[in-house]
Amino acid sequence: MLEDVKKVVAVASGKGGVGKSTVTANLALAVAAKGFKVGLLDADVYGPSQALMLGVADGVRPQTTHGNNFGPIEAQGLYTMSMAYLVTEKTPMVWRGPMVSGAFQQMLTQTDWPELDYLFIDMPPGTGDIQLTLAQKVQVSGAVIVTTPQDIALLDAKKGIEMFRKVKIPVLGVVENMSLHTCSECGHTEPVFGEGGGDRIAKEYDTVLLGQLPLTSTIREQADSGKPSVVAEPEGQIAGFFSEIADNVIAQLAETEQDVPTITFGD
Ligand SMILES: Nc1ncnc2c1ncn2[C@@H]1O[C@H](COP(=O)(O)OP(=O)(O)OP(=O)(O)O)[C@@H](O)[C@H]1O
Repeated sequence: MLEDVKKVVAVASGKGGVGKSTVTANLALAVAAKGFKVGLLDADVYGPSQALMLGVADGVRPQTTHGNNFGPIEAQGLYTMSMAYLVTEKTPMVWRGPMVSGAFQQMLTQTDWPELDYLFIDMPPGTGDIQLTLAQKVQVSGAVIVTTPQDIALLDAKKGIEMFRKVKIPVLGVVENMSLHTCSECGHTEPVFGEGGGDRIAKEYDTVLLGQLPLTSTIREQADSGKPSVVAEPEGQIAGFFSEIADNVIAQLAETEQDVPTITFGD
């Protein structure tokens, strides 16, 4: 159950399509590769994509346990739960806000999570109901913000940072995705979406740049084939980037923990 989870980490982006789900899957796998027990909750209720990325076959459904609870689905060593396991492709996702928060809350609190070191939550884009539900219902250890260096994505990332601050969830840092593109033909490297954006907002908001990831078709192809880069090529360069990001996230979590004021009693 959720009480058995030591740290809940939200992965969010202001804007859709910046690679948040891809980063969440690889980050969770990179942390698991370090020997931790890791869970992954796909809270992108409207467009759940973790099942596909983790190679969970269509039609896999969670077992019901203890009456009303779901057993998580194990995939690539992670304990996972997703809306994709609970609805069919034909189920229309034309839901109103309260229904979405209800579904999210159920997945979070009614999944029989085993004892986990980390539970990563792939948040839906934006700053809506799910974000609020999360802040109100759970003790969240921190949030990772994913952005591309593009101005418009950065603007939305800032809104995301401000929202987490408002609801008192510590922002652990920023991951800049699709930073550089390396041409597979000539090896020329180019900052397609602009340069230094992630670093700038990290400084502006007094947080850190957790890492940068290149724009490469390998990341997309491996995720689409159900084996994210961290498991497809564990010794590869991309897995190396994710391993560094994982170290930084773990270090930031340890630091925010120290920041929490402790009450001591004298005589
Ligand atoms: N660094 C990268 N290089 C190449 N392709 C990438 C990279 N990161 C993500 N992608 C691809 O971009 C697309 C969008 O990524 P993803 O679904 O992870 O984004 P998202 O922010 O979670 O989107 P949404 O908000 O719509 O769920 C996917 O096809 C993914 O494989």
